[in-house]
Amino acid sequence: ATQAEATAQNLTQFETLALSSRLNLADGHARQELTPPQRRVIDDLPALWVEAAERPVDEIERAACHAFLGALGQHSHPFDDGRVLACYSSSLAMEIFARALATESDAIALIHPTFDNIPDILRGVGLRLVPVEEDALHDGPLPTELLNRVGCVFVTTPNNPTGRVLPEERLRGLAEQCAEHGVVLTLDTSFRGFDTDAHYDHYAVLEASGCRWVVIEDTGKLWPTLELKIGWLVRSTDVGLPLEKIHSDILLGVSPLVLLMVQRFAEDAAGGGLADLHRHIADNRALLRNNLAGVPDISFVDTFSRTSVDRLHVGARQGLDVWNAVREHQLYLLPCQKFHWANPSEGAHTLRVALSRNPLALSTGAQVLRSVLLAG
Ligand SMILES: N=C(N)NC[C@@H](O)CC(=O)C(=O)O
Repeated sequence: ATQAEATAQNLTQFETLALSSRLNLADGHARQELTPPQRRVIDDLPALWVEAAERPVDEIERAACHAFLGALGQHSHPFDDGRVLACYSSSLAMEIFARALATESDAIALIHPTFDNIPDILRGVGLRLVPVEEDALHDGPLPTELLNRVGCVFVTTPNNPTGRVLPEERLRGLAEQCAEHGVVLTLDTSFRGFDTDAHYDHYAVLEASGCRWVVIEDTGKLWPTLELKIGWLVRSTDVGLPLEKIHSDILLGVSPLVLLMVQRFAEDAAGGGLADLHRHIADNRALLRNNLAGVPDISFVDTFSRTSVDRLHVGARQGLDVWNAVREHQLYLLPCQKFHWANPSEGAHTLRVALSRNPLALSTGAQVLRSVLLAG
């Protein structure tokens, strides 16, 4: 192992290595060009600053939340019940949730594989993790004995890196099981903006089930806003966790300027911008796959994924060998071992490629990848 891969302790540290490279296809953050309507929002920032300073912050926060969730098909939300907390990022929302859960439970069932900052945050507050294979989650009810030994079931949907979406019927079944066992059901929906299969009313399903629930929404994956983003921490009436107290331990509030920017991006998304983004991601997915056509002993694992990442299986090759070889050309991908947080070797032959990029950067990267893969 080279020095870098030996020292990278998690996926985000692999992504940090890529941050200053011209061919960064590692992180799932949005790095494509602003569209013309988005550029107009950025041009309006000085005026948004004045508006943010003058208007009541609760009004700004509600409008941003309503616009963002509405753009994703989440037309009902409990903002007016005071059950939506705004955070600087979805990972902060997750940290607050984890600390709150740890006050009443010592074990959590977590989808496997998934992005490793989730298990790392949960372990960080002392929770014991029980992996639930993504297939098992989609196939049918969870084993009763599992639900009897955890305080929460945590599902990333659409999942990262697989792109798999928990369909409405499965969410309903899972929520009803959690209600039956008094188990909290928590969703990380950071990638839901990319897949219209995830644009059904999750909160209505959760509310109807009667389960205790928490949802972590993220504005940060969709648009190139230079890490200006909001993580929304949403909860059921009876979740019974000290979310507000811990949220207030950490922050008073988020920037109304960022909220206004999110609202404007969300309104553009609802007005056609999201459909344009979906086309951009689909075009980039096709660009990547076409650039690698004919390369022996590779495959794209998640045939139906619509999220802003694509997973490449490199056959008998070691993923880390490919990662090192392309890095010689300043190209960065994400080796998948650490998504498989309970069994890293499952990810030894896969790499994740980011698609929220300019087409030119993606095709340049894909051609470098092609030459490395063909070199054997
Ligand atoms: N708090 C962390 N570690 N943030 C990185 C995360 O946003 C990257 C990500 O989710 C992805 O690349 O898929």
